[in-house]
Amino acid sequence: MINDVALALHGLVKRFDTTLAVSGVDLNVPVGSFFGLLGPNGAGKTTTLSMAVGLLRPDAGQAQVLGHDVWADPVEAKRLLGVLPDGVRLFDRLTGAELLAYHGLLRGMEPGVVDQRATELLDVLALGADNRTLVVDYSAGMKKKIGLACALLHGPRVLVLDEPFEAVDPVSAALIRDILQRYVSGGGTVVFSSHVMEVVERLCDHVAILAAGTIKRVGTIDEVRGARSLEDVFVEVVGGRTSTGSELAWL
Ligand SMILES: Nc1ncnc2c1ncn2[C@@H]1O[C@H](COP(=O)(O)OP(=O)(O)OP(=O)(O)O)[C@@H](O)[C@H]1O
Repeated sequence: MINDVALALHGLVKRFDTTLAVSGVDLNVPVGSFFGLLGPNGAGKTTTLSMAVGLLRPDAGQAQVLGHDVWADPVEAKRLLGVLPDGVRLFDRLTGAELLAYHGLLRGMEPGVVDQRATELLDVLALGADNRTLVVDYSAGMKKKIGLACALLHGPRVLVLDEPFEAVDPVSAALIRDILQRYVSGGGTVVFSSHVMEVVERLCDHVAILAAGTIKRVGTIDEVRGARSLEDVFVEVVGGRTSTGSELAWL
């Protein structure tokens, strides 16, 4: 049933010159799931998520959000989606409150609603509703948090977050975890990428392991890890360490 699937990816392919970054990714993210996309550096996580949300056009394949194709029906798909992209520049010569106002108005929201939600988000994320600092002068972790606030502002049904916990301090990470858990208990769906097993193991009910541009394992956390730790499965799937211990002897 299509409506049981929040994010459906079919045969996504992306090549950059000679690099095949993503080579045929199929993924169904169930509605209401907390879904972790794990993979080593360069596995193709950002490329996959960028294609999934309509930021990067795939060479082949489709992406649908609650049954709406992100390329054929972008307005409806993007109305349902909240996205925290990785490495995409924010309009950072604005304060946090101004950036949120800009996002809300671009989405056609009522100014009063934007104001009220922006104040609440800035407070909850400890960014300070009255803070006059420009986003360009934010720390890396604060930039993640304002990016997350922008993704949440319009009350999306599906959240796609690229490395949401990267550069975020432990207190803020706990805060973000709480917000996301509350969002999922309310019926939302979260898909996020990470390298960090503990975060995925703690939060997610579903996981996929991506390596060399393809999905190597996918399922519920219990299905994927079986009787082992997620880290053991990850290391086995990704290829593990090849160091003999004799390298860097000069160090
Ligand atoms: N714009 C680009 N031009 C050329 N190659 C690219 C581009 N974007 C990604 N790649 C290549 O595609 C592959 C997948 O990159 P991607 O950023 O999707 O991986 P990732 O899993 O998100 O990695 P990380 O965990 O390090 O962020 C890598 O080999 C990368 O060098």
